[in-house]
Amino acid sequence: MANEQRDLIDKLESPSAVVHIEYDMANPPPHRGPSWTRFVCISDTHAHVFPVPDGDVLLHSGDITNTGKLGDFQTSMGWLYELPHPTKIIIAGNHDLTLHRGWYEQNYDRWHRKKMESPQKVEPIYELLKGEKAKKARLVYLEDEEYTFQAKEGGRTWSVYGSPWSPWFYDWAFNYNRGPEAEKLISKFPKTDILLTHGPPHGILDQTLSEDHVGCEALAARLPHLQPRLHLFGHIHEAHGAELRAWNENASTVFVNAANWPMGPRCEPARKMGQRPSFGGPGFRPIIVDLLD
Ligand SMILES: Nc1nc2c(ncn2[C@@H]2O[C@H](COP(=O)(O)O)[C@@H](O)[C@H]2O)c(=O)[nH]1
Ligand SMILES: [Mn+2]
Ligand SMILES: [Mn+2]
Repeated sequence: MANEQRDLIDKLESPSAVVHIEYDMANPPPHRGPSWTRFVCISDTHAHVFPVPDGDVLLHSGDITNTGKLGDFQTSMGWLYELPHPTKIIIAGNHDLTLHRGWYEQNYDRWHRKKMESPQKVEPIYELLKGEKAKKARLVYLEDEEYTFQAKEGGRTWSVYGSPWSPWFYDWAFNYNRGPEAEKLISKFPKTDILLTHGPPHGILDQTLSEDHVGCEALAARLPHLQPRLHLFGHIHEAHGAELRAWNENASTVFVNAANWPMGPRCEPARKMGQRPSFGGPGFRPIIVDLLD
């Protein structure tokens, strides 16, 4: 089905999950109460900052910056520090070049050599992601690692695994080859409540404007084993949206592509109103996922 003909769904609901895709930013849907946890999902912010509704947990699925420069990280992290969410969990994406250590030192001059530019110093970037300010802002950066947290005092413990990798596309950072390399990497993903990856699995919210499904086959093949309650990703900006899939009577996954970018079918309302689609503007909302504890 052509992207522009795809039905745009505003809300998805099951007994244990409610997903809000389109809503009034000035008046977001009310929190469902103490037995629910609200996850606010964003991705591919590329150094843009915009209003984000409150919630228990903020999740960011990578492409925080354009090319991983300190200035972009300062803008993005300053914005994330100030957001009110009690827990904030972020990963990198293929644009966050400096975070792919070893690879960046070998490849930086493809992006950062104009005007005799030298490679970016990575220590101040890691300080922004993992230092005192990040800790004080209750922000956790995950790179191929698991983290557990209590979203609310006395509440249940949630587990999350975050991985910045996506299939090879023009040799950006954190790129793997499809096939055995992808399978090896993804076989290490543990079973967790929440999975954060930069790229989508094949066949789910992974369609480009030319209608190709470009998500990762190895990730799609592992999902029936992982069965996370929530799988957040981005990367394919034009496939922004959410889907609910049931594995059996007792298990289902909310899939969210939270990429924010002014293109794709969700921009049409803004275009029809004669407005230029923009981050946080008409047609763009962080996606809210309410999960029953
Ligand atoms: N055909 C493919 N297109 C891809 C792939 N990965 C990304 N893309 C396209 O680029 C934009 C932006 O991605 P970014 O990482 O540069 O921010 C994305 O929305 C797609 O249109 C791919 O593997 N195959
Ligand atoms: Mn992106
Ligand atoms: Mn990307």
